[in-house]
Amino acid sequence: MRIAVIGAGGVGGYYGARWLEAGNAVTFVARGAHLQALRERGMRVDHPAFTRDGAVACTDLDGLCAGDPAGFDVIVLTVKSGATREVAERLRAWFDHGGHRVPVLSMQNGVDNEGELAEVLGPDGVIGGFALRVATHVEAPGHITATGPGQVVTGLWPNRAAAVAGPASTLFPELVRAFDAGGTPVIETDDIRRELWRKLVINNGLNPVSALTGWDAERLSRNPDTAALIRRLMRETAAAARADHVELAEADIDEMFRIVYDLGPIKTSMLVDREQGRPLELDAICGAVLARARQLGDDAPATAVMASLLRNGLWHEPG
Ligand SMILES: NC(=O)C1=CN([C@@H]2O[C@H](COP(=O)(O)OP(=O)(O)OC[C@H]3O[C@@H](n4cnc5c(N)ncnc54)[C@H](OP(=O)(O)O)[C@@H]3O)[C@@H](O)[C@H]2O)C=CC1
Ligand SMILES: CC(C)(CO)C(=O)C(=O)O
Repeated sequence: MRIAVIGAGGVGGYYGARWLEAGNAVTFVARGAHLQALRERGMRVDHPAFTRDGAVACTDLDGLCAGDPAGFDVIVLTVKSGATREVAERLRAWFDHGGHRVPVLSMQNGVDNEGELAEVLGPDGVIGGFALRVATHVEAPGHITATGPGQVVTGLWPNRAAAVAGPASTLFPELVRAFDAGGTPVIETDDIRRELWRKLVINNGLNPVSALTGWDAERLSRNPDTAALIRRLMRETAAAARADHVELAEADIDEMFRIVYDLGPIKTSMLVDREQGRPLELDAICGAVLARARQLGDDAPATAVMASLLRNGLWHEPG
């Protein structure tokens, strides 16, 4: 399969390297010092069960859009959620100019990326998805470290029953086969919108608390106070999901908490962003919950406090 990974950071770099190793043609789209390192030294990926170090095909977004979209079977989007719309607009212009539409798979956290992509690119061009049970980060330009089984959860947007037939639904079965054959465990779902909300239960529960405290998932899930806070944030997320007609029960909270408990001593992407001085995905994570709560006439007080502390930079600095 010919894959362009837009945003070859932690998630894009790790999964892209896996797909490359499995025999797919992968083009990594990056920028800045990371892109320069990829060009000069290639990409090194270190995972306990997988290592790859070598040259990769890479470019920036302008370089990608200067080529022919028909040269790709799928575009995998792994930029942070705040950049989704801007990238979608670039893709639409590229597809229009090239006279060819390429299906786009989102592998981001948050429940709004696929909807934004569908608005800009058309609902028949979008595949929903996210990375589960993986912690993967750019350690230094050109160098990615990852841990965890690294599953892909994916499905036609917004769910199999309501999906509009088109390029995405045509490609979907082949995409699942290619990922599976390439050693990336795939969980195929008929209701990706629901699964995205279940993932948001994890992210709104864990990520803000990790970014505020600097603690890893193991410490946070075993400390009774932070574990109780995470569960409370998870419940607020589950309540907010009703605005999108997604019903989540206490069993979902237990299952998502268990995933957090089993993550081990990993840093969340939000903690890494905070440590590296990058924007936090607050709109996509806490903001999505707060907006839905408002829509339902509810409040989500713990989420509101987390978002406010993080927006104001009130986190714990070690030392
Ligand atoms: N990291 C993890 O373990 C997990 C992350 N996720 C989710 O996956 C998504 C990706 O996260 P993650 O991999 O951590 O993010 P990263 O920040 O590591 O990677 C995103 C990359 O995209 C690059 N980028 C952004 N805009 C452009 C552009 N216009 N052109 C070229 N490159 C661009 C960024 O560059 P720059 O650094 O210059 O901004 C960065 O290298 C997020 O939604 C996250 O929540 C989900 C599960 C686990
Ligand atoms: C919680 C975690 C590690 C789960 O994969 C994640 O999604 C993130 O770091 O953003």
